[in-house]
Amino acid sequence: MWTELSATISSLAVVFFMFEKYLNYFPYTIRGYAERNFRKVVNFVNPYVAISFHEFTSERLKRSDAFFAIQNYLSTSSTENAKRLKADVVKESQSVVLSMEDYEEVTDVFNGVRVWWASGKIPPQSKSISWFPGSEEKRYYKLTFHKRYREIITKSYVEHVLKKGKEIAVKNRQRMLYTNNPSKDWHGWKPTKWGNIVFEHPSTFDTLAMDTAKKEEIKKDLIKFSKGKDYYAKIGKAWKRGYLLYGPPGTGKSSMIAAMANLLDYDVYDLELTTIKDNSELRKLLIETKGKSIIVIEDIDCSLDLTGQRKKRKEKDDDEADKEKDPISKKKKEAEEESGSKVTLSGLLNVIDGIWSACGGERIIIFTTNYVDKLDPALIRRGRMDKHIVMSYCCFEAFKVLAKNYLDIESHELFGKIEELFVESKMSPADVADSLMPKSDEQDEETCLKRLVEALEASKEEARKKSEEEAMLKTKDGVVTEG
Ligand SMILES: Nc1ncnc2c1ncn2[C@@H]1O[C@H](COP(=O)(O)OP(=O)(O)OP(=O)(O)O)[C@@H](O)[C@H]1O
Ligand SMILES: [Mg+2]
Repeated sequence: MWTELSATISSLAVVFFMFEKYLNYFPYTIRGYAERNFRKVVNFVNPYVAISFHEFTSERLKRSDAFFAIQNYLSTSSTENAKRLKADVVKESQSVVLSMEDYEEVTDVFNGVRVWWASGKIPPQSKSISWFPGSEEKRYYKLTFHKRYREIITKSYVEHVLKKGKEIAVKNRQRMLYTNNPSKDWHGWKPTKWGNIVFEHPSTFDTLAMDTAKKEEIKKDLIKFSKGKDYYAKIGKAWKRGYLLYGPPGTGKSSMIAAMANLLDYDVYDLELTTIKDNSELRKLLIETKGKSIIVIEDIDCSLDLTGQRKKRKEKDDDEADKEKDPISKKKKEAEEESGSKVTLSGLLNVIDGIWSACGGERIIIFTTNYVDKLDPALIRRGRMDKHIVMSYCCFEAFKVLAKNYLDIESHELFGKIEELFVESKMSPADVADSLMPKSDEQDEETCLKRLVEALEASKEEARKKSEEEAMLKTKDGVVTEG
């Protein structure tokens, strides 16, 4: 059968090639007629049907899910069949995934029906010479089968391939940490909007030091969200949830994001707004994100001037001097001037809960800030940022988690004193963790706990001095006012 088939295909290919080659020599008037009839004859003689699955959909906005599902599906059958394979290492370098090289062909059998898969790519349309070959290449897979099996292939086989492909993708899935490339680098050789590395942050909810009840509440909230596909569909809401994490530096906001990603097994997209040119580029970035992901904008107050009052503020020249003194305004202004970004508050809001935000499956959006009061209320209203989580200074309960993690102890005679000291001192979990961490093999738990006691006492002393100064200032003000 094979010999017969290849002989037929080769003769057809020769005829087809000759026809295409000499088509231009036909008189213009009969060229279209000749071509149409030739194709009719070819279709009549050729009993095979071909379906192409392209990497990009027609608008080239989004990579096709079907293409990737097929790629995964073929990774299993091609290892047995294909002669040229591409290798990729996944799962912390533990396993290798093989896929078909370009222009390779493999066969597959489904319910006794044989089909052929071929991989190919369409070269760039433009004829101009480019320094970046390959940047416009469009890859595709072509499925060929006998027309007798059209029904079974189009109805059952394609569905089977997509389902299996998705299952394989889940099995091989390695979580990624993405960050957006500056929009000015989106053109050129292999343009990608997101750069990525494997996400390997070790923070979990067990290692996170905070109030236990609050921790449990957040965990339940996240799990409920991740299982809420049907519920969100029922209430007619896009399957997404916004979290606002705020609190002083070193209180565990970034660690919390990593813990969330580890709990839900989601990818993380770290969005840097200052390098995005405008709102439409921001939207393009969002479209390229996948489901099961956390989109993070850290230090939102510093990212851009997102207070929604850009114009009004620019007119207020008399405020300029004050702003120069304010470190946040200064930082914001610098970021804006440096980047020339034109992303606006309304653009960002549109991305968070506009019509586009529902594209691509479940998503968590997280903003972090040290200064929650500086944010525009529109940005953080309920519904956009559904849950506000305050990350505060370390308390005794949080300390116990850190002591267990860092020193492997659950009680010690110094715990009583430490508990008392926590009432009056303000130390971030990052500082407490630093005191608790042994700096050499000689340092035992006692040394570390004593170091913490000293730090707590120093912080308590500092707090006392500060409140005294404030009290003095108040009295002075009172005297001045009265005078
Ligand atoms: N609540 C916490 N539980 C456990 N470790 C913590 C906690 N908070 C801070 N740490 C430790 O301190 C370090 C800094 O914390 P993290 O980066 O999460 O703080 P942050 O709130 O994001 O600070 P910033 O506002 O400066 O970004 C972390 O590497 C972590 O080890
Ligand atoms: Mg942080």
